[in-house]
Amino acid sequence: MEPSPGAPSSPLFAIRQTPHAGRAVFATTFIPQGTLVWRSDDLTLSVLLREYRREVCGQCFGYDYGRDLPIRDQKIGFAFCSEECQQKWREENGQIGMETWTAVEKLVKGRSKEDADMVDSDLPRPKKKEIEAAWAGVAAHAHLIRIARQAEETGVPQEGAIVQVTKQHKKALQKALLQPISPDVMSFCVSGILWRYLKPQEWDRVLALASDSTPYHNTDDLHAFTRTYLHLLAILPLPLLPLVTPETLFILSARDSHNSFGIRSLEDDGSEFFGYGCWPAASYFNHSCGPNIEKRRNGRVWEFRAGRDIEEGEELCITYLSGEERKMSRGKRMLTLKRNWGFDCACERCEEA
Ligand SMILES: C[S@@+](CC[C@H](N)C(=O)[O-])C[C@H]1O[C@@H](n2cnc3c(N)ncnc32)[C@H](O)[C@@H]1O
Repeated sequence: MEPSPGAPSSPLFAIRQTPHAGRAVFATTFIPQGTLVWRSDDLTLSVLLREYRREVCGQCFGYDYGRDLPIRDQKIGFAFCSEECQQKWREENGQIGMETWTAVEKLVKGRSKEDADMVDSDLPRPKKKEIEAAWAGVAAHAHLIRIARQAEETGVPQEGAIVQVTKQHKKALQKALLQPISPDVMSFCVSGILWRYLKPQEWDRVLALASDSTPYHNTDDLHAFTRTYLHLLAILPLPLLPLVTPETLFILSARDSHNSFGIRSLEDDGSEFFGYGCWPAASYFNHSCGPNIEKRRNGRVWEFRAGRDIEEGEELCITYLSGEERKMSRGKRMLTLKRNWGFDCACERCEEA
């Protein structure tokens, strides 16, 4: 099999296609218990939920049992556990990142927020047609905002003076800003767009991931994304605008959906859910309800260790279930995996039951 861009590679394992569960990781040698099998330090986009922004470090995701962190950067809306982390964040995000998060913070601050709680919902997921219609429904509005913004750069809109910026364009921009804001959806989109801008050569790693064609949880979620699209067209720095497209935003959701890892507290069995992120190389491990690989986050890096001795040829699996979910009956585990990850679990433990 041709290696996918961003896939993990090691003398200990190989990636192979399976009949029913896409690609998977297989041991190419005996792996003793405790072996560090893989380290993923390839974080692409990440979201720290707004409610945790004062308590969780924007760089290393460090957490001190809910205490406010010592350094708060009000302008960009992140807090840091040390000057070193703050400095690293600045280096990684650059001037464009500072400007971007400052623009987001300015918009979000003091406005009523619309993000729904991250609860499991039984509402139907929008199908492809509904998704296409929702994006098509904001295209004309988006076009007007884009023209209004492009005029900022040169004083005249793109393509010379063919299109005059009128009140209609300016009104479209103002109207977008008045729409309800979904700060966590916005963080997700901004983080992905910035990353694509800063690391264009790594976009293929995201494209290579398994894709979910219906990634929105429900209709409200879908509309939060289309509204956010208009917000971002209205506020992001001009160099980012070519990347603010339905295509980029949809690809980010479609790849995030079945691949992102939760960023949870490291203590107390991960009971606090701070947000989530996408580490492409970590997304090739399939799930098992009786996993042989244990994963642990260490700052911004995921480490994968053999939880027991593993024979050559065995599939290396992690679990996608949280601490509590692992203890559930087979039926409940199956339902949870179907709802959150979209697959019928075919792992050994489920097949044997
Ligand atoms: C993070 S990806 C894992 C890598 C994926 N197989 C691929 O080809 O990119 C998660 C997806 O893999 C598949 N998968 C993972 N574990 C599975 C299992 N135990 N049974 C069936 N499908 C599984 C599902 O399609 C799931 O949404």
